[in-house]
Amino acid sequence: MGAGSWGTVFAKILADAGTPVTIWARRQSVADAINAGHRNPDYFPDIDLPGLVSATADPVEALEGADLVVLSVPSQTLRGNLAAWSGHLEPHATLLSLMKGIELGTTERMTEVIAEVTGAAESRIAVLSGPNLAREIAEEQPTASVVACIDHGRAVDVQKAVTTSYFRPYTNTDVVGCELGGAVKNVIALAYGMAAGMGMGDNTKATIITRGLAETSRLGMRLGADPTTFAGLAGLGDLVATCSSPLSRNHTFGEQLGLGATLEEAARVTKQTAEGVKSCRSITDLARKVGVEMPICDAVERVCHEGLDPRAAVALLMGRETKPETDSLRSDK
Ligand SMILES: NC(=O)C1=CN([C@@H]2O[C@H](COP(=O)(O)OP(=O)(O)OC[C@H]3O[C@@H](n4cnc5c(N)ncnc54)[C@H](O)[C@@H]3O)[C@@H](O)[C@H]2O)C=CC1
Ligand SMILES: O=C(CO)COP(=O)(O)O
Repeated sequence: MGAGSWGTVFAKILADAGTPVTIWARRQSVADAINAGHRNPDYFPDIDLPGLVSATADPVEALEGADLVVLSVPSQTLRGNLAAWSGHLEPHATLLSLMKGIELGTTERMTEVIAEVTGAAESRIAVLSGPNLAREIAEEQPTASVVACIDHGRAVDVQKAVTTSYFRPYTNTDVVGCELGGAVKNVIALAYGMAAGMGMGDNTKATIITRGLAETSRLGMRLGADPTTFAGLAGLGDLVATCSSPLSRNHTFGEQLGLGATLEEAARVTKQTAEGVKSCRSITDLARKVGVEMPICDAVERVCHEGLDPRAAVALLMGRETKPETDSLRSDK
C-alpha cells in the first residue's frame, strides 16, 4: 500500500522472491503506468518491475485476498489511510510496516497505530527495518534487513516471502527496538547532514553517529527494547547507511539546512518524504514523557521548528555538562 520510493522497490523484492504483488498507488496514472510499462515512471523510470507486479488505484482491489499487507505511506498519513482500508483487510493477513516514523500528537510507533486503527492482534503486526536505501536495492545491490514480530513464526513467514539474492532479511522479536531504531536514525541523519552542510569532517560525523546511537539506545531501553537490537541492522546498520548516504532524503534535507536553506527550501530539494523533520517533534515529546535525555534530537527539533541556527545547535551540544561515557549509555540517564 503505497507506490512511492520504498513501496515500489519492496514490490520488486517480493516478486523476485516469487510472491505475486498488487501495488496500491494513490494516483490512477501511476497504476496505469506500472501495468502498461512495468516501471514506476515517477520514482524509478529506469528500473524494470517483475511480471508478478501489477498495480491498482483501488485499495479494495489491492487488499482483496492479500495474505501480506505491506504498508508504505508517510508515517503521519498512516492513520488516515488505514481508517479507509481497515474494513477491507483479510482477517488472517499479516500487516507489515515499512515506515520509519513516530506519530505526531500520540507519540505512537507505527505498529501501535496499526493495532489501534485495525484492531489486529500484535501477533499479526510486523515491521521491516534496516539499511535499505530504495535506490540501491532497485539496482539489486546486496543488503540485509530485519523482520520483527512478537510472533517468531510470522516473522519467519515474512522472511521467506522477501528473501532474494540481493535482499537478506533476519528475524527479531524486538518490535519496539527495530521501530525506534528506524525512526530515530532519520533525526540523527538530519544532524549528520547539517554537519556535512556546514563543512564538518569525519570526527564530527562519527561523534554524531555514536552519540546518536547512545540516545536511541537510551530511549529504547526505557521503552522495553532489547539493547542488542541497536547494535544490529535496524540500529547501527540503518544509522550508518542513512547518515552517510547522499541518497538519503533525511541526510540531504539536513545538508540543505546546514548550507543555510530554510525548511521550505530544503523540502523543495528533497522532494520525497524526509520523516525525521516531523518525527523529531514526536520523538522529543516521547523522550520527555518517559524522562530520557536526547540532546541531538532536541537540537534537530529546535533547528527545524524553532529557527535555531545549526551552528548555535553545535555550540549547545558541545557546551553540555561533561560526564562518564558509560553513564550516558544507561537508560536512567
Ligand atoms: N525510500 C527509502 O529508501 C526507504 C523508506 N522507508 C520508509 O518508508 C516509508 C515510505 O517512504 P517512501 O516510500 O520512501 O516515501 P515516498 O514519499 O516516496 O512515498 C510515499 C507514498 O505514499 C503515498 N501516500 C498515500 N497517502 C498519502 C498522503 N496522504 N500523503 C502523502 N503521500 C501519501 C504517496 O502517494 C507515495 O506513493 C517512510 O516511512 C520511510 O521512512 C524505509 C526504508 C527505505
Ligand atoms: O530508511 C532509509 C534507509 O534505510 C531511507 O532513508 P531516507 O528516508 O532518509 O531516504
